[in-house]
Amino acid sequence: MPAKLSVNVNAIAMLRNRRDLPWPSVTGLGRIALAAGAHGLTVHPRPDQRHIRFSDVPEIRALIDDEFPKAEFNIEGYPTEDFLELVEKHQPEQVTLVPDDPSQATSDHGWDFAGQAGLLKPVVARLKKGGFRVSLFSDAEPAGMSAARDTGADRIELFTGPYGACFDDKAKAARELEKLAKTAEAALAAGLAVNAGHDLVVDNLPQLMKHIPTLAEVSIGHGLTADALEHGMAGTIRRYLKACGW
Ligand SMILES: CC(=O)[C@@H](O)[C@H](O)COP(=O)(O)O
Ligand SMILES: NCC(=O)COP(=O)(O)O
Repeated sequence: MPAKLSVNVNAIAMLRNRRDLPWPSVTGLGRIALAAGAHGLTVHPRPDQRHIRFSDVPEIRALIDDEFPKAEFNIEGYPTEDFLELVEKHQPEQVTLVPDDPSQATSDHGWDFAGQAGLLKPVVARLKKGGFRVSLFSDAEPAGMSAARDTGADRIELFTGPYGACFDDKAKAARELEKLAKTAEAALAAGLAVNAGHDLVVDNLPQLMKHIPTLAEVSIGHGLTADALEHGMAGTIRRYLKACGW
């Protein structure tokens, strides 16, 4: 089965937040995405709420529960107490932990699984006890996968930013794909399923799928939202599903 497509609505929220007005509607566009066949929605709340606001989270939960009960809600973020309480309150199907500093413009690296085991292990245990699937944001480093597994997580999410940045350099993109594929292989061998995300677009998805046919899920926001300005959200979802192999 091809990788499932989870639509990250952060960029839609950012556009909305330019004014004190309720459009573009995060849940409205989420509804169009799910109706067009996307498998889930992702949000990445940050402490300053510059993209998704904490108040968006219950609305997205209700959209999925009421209208798309087979879809999944994925909440990504740094595991502060506020973040953990947010996920415990709104019960996403998946929690993706990302080592972001609050001042970061966007996510730009994965966890140091061995070095940050002391932070990750109790958090993962708490989330697993709460019944959540837990995924950990990961650089393309195969050697880190046994330490990733030892945290107790279910999945890793491969950070594909460096691959996405190679849109004009095929040789460099091939080297990044090789590293991502080796990391996915090591993760699977360690018993972890593999997601991927960051700067994925229609043009770079087919090669990613070819190199990592075992990917469980991709979460895509920035490029997909840009595409939706041109093609409309429903048309964009059809383009992205096709690029994933559906
Ligand atoms: C972990 C990851 O790669 C995404 O969640 C990304 O951080 C999107 O967040 P922003 O839309 O806030 O950049
Ligand atoms: N986990 C990655 C994600 O949700 C979206 O990242 P991007 O497509 O906005 O770069």
